[in-house]
Amino acid sequence: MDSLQSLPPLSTLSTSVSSALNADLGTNHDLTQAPSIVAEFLTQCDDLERNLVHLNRTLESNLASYASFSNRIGHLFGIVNSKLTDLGSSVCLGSSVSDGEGLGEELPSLAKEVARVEAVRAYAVVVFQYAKKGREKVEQLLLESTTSYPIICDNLKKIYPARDGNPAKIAVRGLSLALPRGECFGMFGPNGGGKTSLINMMIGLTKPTSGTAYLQGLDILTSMDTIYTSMGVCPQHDLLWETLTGREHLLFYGRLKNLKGSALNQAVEGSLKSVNLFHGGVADKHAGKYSGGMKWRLSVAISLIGDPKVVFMDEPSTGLDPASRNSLWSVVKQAKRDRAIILTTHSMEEAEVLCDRLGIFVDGALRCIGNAKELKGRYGGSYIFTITTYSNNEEEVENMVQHLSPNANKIYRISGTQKFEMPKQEVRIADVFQAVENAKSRFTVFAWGSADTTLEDVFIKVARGAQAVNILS
Ligand SMILES: Nc1ncnc2c1ncn2[C@@H]1O[C@H](COP(=O)(O)OP(=O)(O)OP(=O)(O)O)[C@@H](O)[C@H]1O
Repeated sequence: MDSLQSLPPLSTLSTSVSSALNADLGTNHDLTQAPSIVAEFLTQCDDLERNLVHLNRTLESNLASYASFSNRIGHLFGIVNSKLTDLGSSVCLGSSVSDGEGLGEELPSLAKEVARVEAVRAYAVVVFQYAKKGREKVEQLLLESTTSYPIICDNLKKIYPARDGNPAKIAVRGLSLALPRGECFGMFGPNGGGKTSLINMMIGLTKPTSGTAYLQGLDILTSMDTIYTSMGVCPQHDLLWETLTGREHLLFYGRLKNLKGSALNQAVEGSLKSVNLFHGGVADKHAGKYSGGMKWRLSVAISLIGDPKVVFMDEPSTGLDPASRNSLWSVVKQAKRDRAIILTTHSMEEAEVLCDRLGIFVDGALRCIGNAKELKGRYGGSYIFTITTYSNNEEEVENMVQHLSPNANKIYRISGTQKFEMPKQEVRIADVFQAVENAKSRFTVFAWGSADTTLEDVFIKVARGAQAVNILS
């Protein structure tokens, strides 16, 4: 405990961290006075979730802001037995940490305070380091003017000004991201997270408030006209003319991409074939007569005509039946080979099938990024236990879960159905079976099941963590 007591106070630590990191970054920020600056750096990282960090959410109000950062990063650090220890995911630790218990029963309040200080320090170091790494990556790519990264976002930000008594809205909080050729990047997140605002800036529908993006090395602020010739867009709501045929649509958009003569006809024919709208005279029927699936396939074909190197697809399979969706997916899978695609979706399945990397976009920032396996690994390491009983047995279920796995985390409870996450290191699946069998003699269990973490669980955790942050900060 002595070693803990000897740590300097938060203000000293934060100041020294600020100075060291400022020297490193060539900036002049005071971490203690302006946590929003740290947030600024934070939003520039594209792989934050790989990292540590920290923190006891309880304490003074200024720390609420730090807590929000810790949530974005995903790991909580505390002092346990005099050592800075990774306590796991901050979302997973949840309320037990917010009242201090997560730091260990034997720790007196001083130790909690020290843990907080250490955590802030550890957090700050990581935030700055990774922000620096993210910035450096983008800056290096910009210097190289490489085309192997067809999409580079350089601190892209969108703020909608205050209007009609509503406050200004930060829709995109300064995003730096680089996507290589051949990658389909999936963005998913709750409604209002900022996905459409991001895409609208990149396709030239709205101007960024600050920052910019480079598509095929061209700046969206100055070269949008040229960019349009190598960009494809599949919008959320299909923009087809009912009285034009599929072929006519493609001829029209092909011409917009500067295709002419036989090159145009070849591209249109190839495009119709690729989305299975060529045979049986379908290509020459009015789009108004197409089914929903055919309309989406035509929209995708339009977005791909003229061989664009950068393609944006906004929820491409929304509303499609499973068969149409599968055929749409195979088109997109083929298409991604030679280009970079950003795809927004609400479907975890779609994200998992199509996307090489996924980012969860919440409240204007990417809260985590990685492939589906990495995300599940990072937020996983748990069994997801679901059980349905009468509502008045919910408390008994909670007690059972608590007994099985003291650090279990409740994902949700909806009228008798409860879903929990149990860390694998503290529970064996056989014990779960046994506990449920025993419980059946005490109350009615309608259904139960246990599974590994899914992408949907990751999404709920990340989005819920972000909500908690918004309440705190
Ligand atoms: N023109 C606008 N003026 C003011 N606020 C806006 C405008 N467009 C979007 N917003 C706000 O910006 C935030 C981000 O919205 P956006 O549509 O980009 O999110 P999204 O993730 O695409 O949502 P969805 O999944 O529902 O399409 C929301 O809070 C939204 O209300």
